[in-house]
Amino acid sequence: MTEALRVTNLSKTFPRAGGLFAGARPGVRAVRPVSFAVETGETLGIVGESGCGKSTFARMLVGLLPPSGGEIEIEGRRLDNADPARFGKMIQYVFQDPISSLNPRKTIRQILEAPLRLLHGMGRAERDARIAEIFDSVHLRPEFLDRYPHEFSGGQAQRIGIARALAAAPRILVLDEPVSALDVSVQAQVLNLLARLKDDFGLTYLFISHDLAVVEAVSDRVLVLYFGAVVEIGRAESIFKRPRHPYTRLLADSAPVVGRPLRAPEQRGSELPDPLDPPPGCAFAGRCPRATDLCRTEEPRLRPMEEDQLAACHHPFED
Ligand SMILES: Nc1ncnc2c1ncn2[C@@H]1O[C@H](COP(=O)(O)OP(=O)(O)OP(=O)(O)O)[C@@H](O)[C@H]1O
Repeated sequence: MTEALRVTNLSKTFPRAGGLFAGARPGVRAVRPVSFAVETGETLGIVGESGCGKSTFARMLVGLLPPSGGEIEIEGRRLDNADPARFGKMIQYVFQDPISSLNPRKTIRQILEAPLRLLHGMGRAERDARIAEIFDSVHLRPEFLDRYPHEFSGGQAQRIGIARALAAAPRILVLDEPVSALDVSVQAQVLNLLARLKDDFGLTYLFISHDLAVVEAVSDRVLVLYFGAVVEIGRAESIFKRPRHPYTRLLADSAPVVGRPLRAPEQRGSELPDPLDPPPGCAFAGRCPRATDLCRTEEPRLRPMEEDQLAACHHPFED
């Protein structure tokens, strides 16, 4: 197995908006230092509630947002925000809302041509051949190429979004809630297509979702984010069947149902801590049935629980 992606201490702090002395006060730590690696061909699921930092994390991974610290390496080479073309060739983003992510004034052909021209310097004939090949691989008819994004259904538009990402010939796709906006029947088609494309093109996936059932179905490993930090990472079956972190257990205990938002029943109505005034210890302590004084004063570090499974908890569950 070769390593596709390595993320080391990647973090993002947004400065505090407005106010006279805003710049001098600590900002919002949207992503605390995150480190992990992903093997080629693997699907890493990333789960977390709204506001846990998923989008910020994804945007850093594809070079759309400069990190505050840390680094990203793909196939052993470090990516630099000053070189967006290299980012684009290695890692691409598939958006949740396919139609609004596509430029409404451009035909599908123009949309797909851009990465071939800008990233790969391809001439006309080569571009046409490559576009035909990619379009076929996402099961869309060639006559669709000369239409505009609003002419497509959600499922078709998402296949166009995937085609656009593939046109850059990347090694990794960051799929940000790729099926959340689609009907359940269409979700299955798009998930099957993604599985086949991964094999055909030798891709690696980071699959972000709030939908645990979908994440469990598609992931080899799963990373659980809470309040901008990784609280647990491990094999998908272990994460859902033998979670170590109480937060993961709360999520896993609420039996997965396709399409249901990520929130454990016990937590309905409760909120994430205030990002402008984070608690001193474990961010989950206020919601955790196992919390002690230690949890309220000292932030737990991510540590190995067993082979391939790490959790950031002072009082993890044991078998
Ligand atoms: N540009 C910004 N400026 C200041 N704070 C921001 C900015 N973008 C995000 N944040 C804050 O960072 C934290 C993480 O936000 P982020 O959008 O990454 O979460 P998320 O898990 O993707 O949520 P959702 O699923 O709702 O999109 C939140 O507290 C958010 O308010």
